[in-house]
Amino acid sequence: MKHQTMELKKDELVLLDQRKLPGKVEYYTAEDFREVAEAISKMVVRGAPAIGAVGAAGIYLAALEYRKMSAQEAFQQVNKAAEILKEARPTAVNLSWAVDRMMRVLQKNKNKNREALLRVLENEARNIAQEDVETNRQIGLYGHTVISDNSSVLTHCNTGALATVDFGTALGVIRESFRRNKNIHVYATETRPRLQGARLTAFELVEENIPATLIVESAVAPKLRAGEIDVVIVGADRIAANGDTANKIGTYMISELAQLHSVPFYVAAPRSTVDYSLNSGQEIEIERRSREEVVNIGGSRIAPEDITVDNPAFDITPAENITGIITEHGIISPPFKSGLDEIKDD
Ligand SMILES: CSC[C@@H](O)[C@@H](O)C(=O)COP(=O)(O)O
Repeated sequence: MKHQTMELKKDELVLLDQRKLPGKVEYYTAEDFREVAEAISKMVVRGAPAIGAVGAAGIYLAALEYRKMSAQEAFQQVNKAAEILKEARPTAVNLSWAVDRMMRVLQKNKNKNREALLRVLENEARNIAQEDVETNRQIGLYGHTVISDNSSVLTHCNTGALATVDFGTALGVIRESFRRNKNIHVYATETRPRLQGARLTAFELVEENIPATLIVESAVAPKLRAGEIDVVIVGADRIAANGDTANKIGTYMISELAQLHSVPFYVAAPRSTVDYSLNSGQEIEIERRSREEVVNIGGSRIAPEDITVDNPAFDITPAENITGIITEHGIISPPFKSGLDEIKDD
């Protein structure tokens, strides 16, 4: 990507403001963890792996802010910051995974002098970001094998460089296939209500000259019926131990349609998206976002003031609708419980 999702500077975090894309390339500077939490909840930055890496940087900024306090006081304050960051968006498990990883490092190094501890935390935040890029490249290396030459692939929401630190998960698989000179055509759904497909995936595809067509979600069914889509690849915000997958609202509908038309349906996600503590997707908390996202498009009101709105940001695709889960450790086939257990990091 020409534009970097995030850059951790010495005492601030610079984020590409994804709310403004594709019209404007502007940056948002978070000077403390509160501004990081706000950037996550307002979706300046979004996408499960990206908000994980950003949340980790938020812990470093909190430790920096409280460095003059006594060790015990500082630890309590950073702990509170961790809770605030984790609550910024509840469904994507990568956020709490990364924040908890930072807190474990903090706990383990709490006896170091303050400057040394800050360096350790800064390094850990940078490692989480760097690992994300390497993980995505690995997902691409395994994943491109599910996209044949001369084929068309459907993807939903944005799972690209913008949803991660770089490269992307599902869109990374597509990117890798294109870079291998496969003749592919991408169908990207617009992704109501936040239009991540129209604004962000289309932006990334155009930037890389990957042949693509933007469609509304309702066009998926006739395209599948007409045999115009060979494979579906989406990302994930949280995968339960049995393979049930939370992803952007609309994913479940697409998975049902793919099954109906015998089109393979893949999920591409890093291991950090697997929540081994949950037995099934029923236990995944679905974030509900504001009514404003639904009644307005591009700042213009399109629905009456008084209409009741329900705006779930994600839905659950049951494991039985999923052909395979593409991870940095390989492609897992059903039954997912045992396959996911095999890649568990103890
Ligand atoms: C690699 S990103 C995977 C998911 O986070 C992605 O598919 C998605 O649902 C993003 O939702 P968003 O609400 O834009 O954060």
